[in-house]
Amino acid sequence: MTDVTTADDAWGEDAWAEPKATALLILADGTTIEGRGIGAIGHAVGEVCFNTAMTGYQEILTDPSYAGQIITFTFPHIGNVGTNDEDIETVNMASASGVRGCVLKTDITSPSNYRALRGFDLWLKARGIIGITGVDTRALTALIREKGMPNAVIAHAPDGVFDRAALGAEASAWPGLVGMDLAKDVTTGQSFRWDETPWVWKEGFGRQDASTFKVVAVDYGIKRNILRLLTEAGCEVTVLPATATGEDILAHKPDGVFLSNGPGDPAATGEYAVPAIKDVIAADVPLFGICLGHQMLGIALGGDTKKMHQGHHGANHPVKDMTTGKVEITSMNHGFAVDSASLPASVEETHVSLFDGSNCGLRVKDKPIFSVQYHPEASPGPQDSHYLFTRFVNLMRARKGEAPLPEQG
Ligand SMILES: NC(=O)CC[C@H](N)C(=O)O
Repeated sequence: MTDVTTADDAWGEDAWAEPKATALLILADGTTIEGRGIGAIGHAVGEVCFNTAMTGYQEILTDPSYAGQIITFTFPHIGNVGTNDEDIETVNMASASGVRGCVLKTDITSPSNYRALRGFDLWLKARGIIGITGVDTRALTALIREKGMPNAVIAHAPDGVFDRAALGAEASAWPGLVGMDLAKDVTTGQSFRWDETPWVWKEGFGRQDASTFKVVAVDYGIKRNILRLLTEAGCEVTVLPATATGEDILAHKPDGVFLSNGPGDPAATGEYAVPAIKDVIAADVPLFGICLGHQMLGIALGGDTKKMHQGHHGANHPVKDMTTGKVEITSMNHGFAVDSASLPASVEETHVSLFDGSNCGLRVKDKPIFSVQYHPEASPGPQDSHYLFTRFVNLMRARKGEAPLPEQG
């Protein structure tokens, strides 16, 4: 006789069985990765990219630009500071979160942060985001670097019962992001005014009390912090839906127009956005674009965009300012890029990625028009990139004969 407790006594009859996978990531080529499910229950399809940021998972997972994508975080400890109600980038609360799912290395620990209101798992559930933990995210990232961003299904079933063949078929049948317009799914349903200013330690967000320039921001999937920085820079911001025509935009008699970031293929979204952007260019109104807005501005100016191999997603991307020779460390989230060779002679390439030489910024010679591929509102050294908002304001000041403000950074 032995006094060792049997498996049945302690844990039930399955005690010695292999732990059952409660989540799967099935790539379009059939590769199946098993793990533990967190967040929403069900399955979703999208393109898998990797994000190298070490902080800001809440902002990343609420960035509407991630619609149609599943994010693999290369940083292993995601969820450990919980979630709050402030670090949210989605403006349109009616649309589902852009991102389709997240892939993590380690299990979520209990939230450890004074700002945390709820745990990451519950937050993911509430936003309908499916997650899988216990994945060798280094291996998955290496695979993406080698083969490009795969389409995949992410699935979570607490009982571990999956129809693997059906999920695999869905992953391989998904057409992919090329040709996909997703801005219409995440954009605001109606126009609205924005007057919130950036978050300040111990005070929270503020309200704008005075503004100098009327700006129309076209929402292709805009982020709150972009709007806050426009407000802080003195813009009276009116947000319009992605489908706004040139006439809709110009009816506001704006001093400047901002073209936002957003999900999907710029060429597909550009089918309706580019004619509007061309109207704004023709009206000679100062223009500033970020990311998807930058890409569609590139198309409106006569250039082309192309799909990238692995894209740029993270908070540590070196970008060279070709005018000053300075390198900025930037936040990035894009899988398409402007093809610099396609830009006409009237357009100058102002910024270039030091990772792969891809285009990261442009300006039109002798016109108040510029845009960047990266996210200055989310870049790690804020002062390094916020000067772009001052640059936009300076274009509008020049129109009124006012001297330019000093650009920081
Ligand atoms: N953040 C963005 O605006 C992304 C733009 C575009 N959807 C891309 O993937 O390149």
